[in-house]
Amino acid sequence: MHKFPVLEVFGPTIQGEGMVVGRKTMFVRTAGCDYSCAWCDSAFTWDGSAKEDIERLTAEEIDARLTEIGGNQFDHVTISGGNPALLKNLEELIDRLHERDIEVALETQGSRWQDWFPTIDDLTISPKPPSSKMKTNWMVLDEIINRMKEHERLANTSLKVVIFNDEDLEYAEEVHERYPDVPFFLQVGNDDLEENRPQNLASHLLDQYEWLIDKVVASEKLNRVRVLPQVHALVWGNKRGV
Ligand SMILES: C[S@@+](CC[C@H](N)C(=O)[O-])C[C@H]1O[C@@H](n2cnc3c(N)ncnc32)[C@H](O)[C@@H]1O
Ligand SMILES: Nc1nc2[nH]cc(C(=O)O)c2c(=O)[nH]1
Ligand code: SF4
Ligand SMILES: [Mg+2]
Repeated sequence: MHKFPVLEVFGPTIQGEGMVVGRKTMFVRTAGCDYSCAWCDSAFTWDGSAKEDIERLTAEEIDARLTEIGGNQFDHVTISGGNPALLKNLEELIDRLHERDIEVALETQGSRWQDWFPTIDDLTISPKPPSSKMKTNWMVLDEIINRMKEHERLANTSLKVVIFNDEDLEYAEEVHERYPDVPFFLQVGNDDLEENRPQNLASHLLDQYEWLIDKVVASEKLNRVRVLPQVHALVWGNKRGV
């Protein structure tokens, strides 16, 4: 049995973002990322600040932890990070959850392919716009989308681009034009990761949401799309483990 670097197991809560927003789910957050986005809201997974909290757990141990925390109150698990697509043997966890009739979602940025991607029930690929300071490897992203299409898994796949400014919006248009068959989501960027009063953050993020809606409404290239805030940020602010 392989061991996986795990930073958090929490829930049940709701999926606050994207293609299955509102879905009751548990979260498993893995450590380590091949990116270092300027505005990462989970930088503790890769910046060394939480390295003492990383546990190395087998699929069996993660499954046991999920049941310990979530009891019988869940049938859906979201794996996020960091970048869980760095983990080659993650099918050990995915298969085990599927055997228990638990659906599995996964969040990744589209920088790495893994052969277990087609087994994921809700695969969110979130390529990074210019404000992140990261550069998209279009060859890798093309390959991921093509392979999901070959496996007839596009209905289980979505693209989600976080938007902070007009340049990011142009990037989103480019992504949507390149992969028109893939369900497409635009997400409000949270640019205030220090705010610890949920009410203040919610009010700011709703203003940002209105700005983003106005921009998307005015665009001729963004028609078959959905625009969403991070619902968990509206409800709980920058709190961890929700
Ligand atoms: C923390 S990442 C982990 C998964 C993977 N590394 C990725 O980026 O897709 C989960 C999601 O949160 C989004 N995200 C990160 N920081 C954010 C922020 N400040 N505001 C809005 N969304 C953010 C990412 O774009 C991604 O869609
Ligand atoms: N409720 C909730 N929804 C989420 N959707 C994506 C998350 C993530 O950090 O990957 C996340 C998270 O951390 N909490
Ligand atoms: S890819 Fe995801 S986890 Fe990695 S730095 Fe960017 S937002 Fe954070
Ligand atoms: Mg998050």
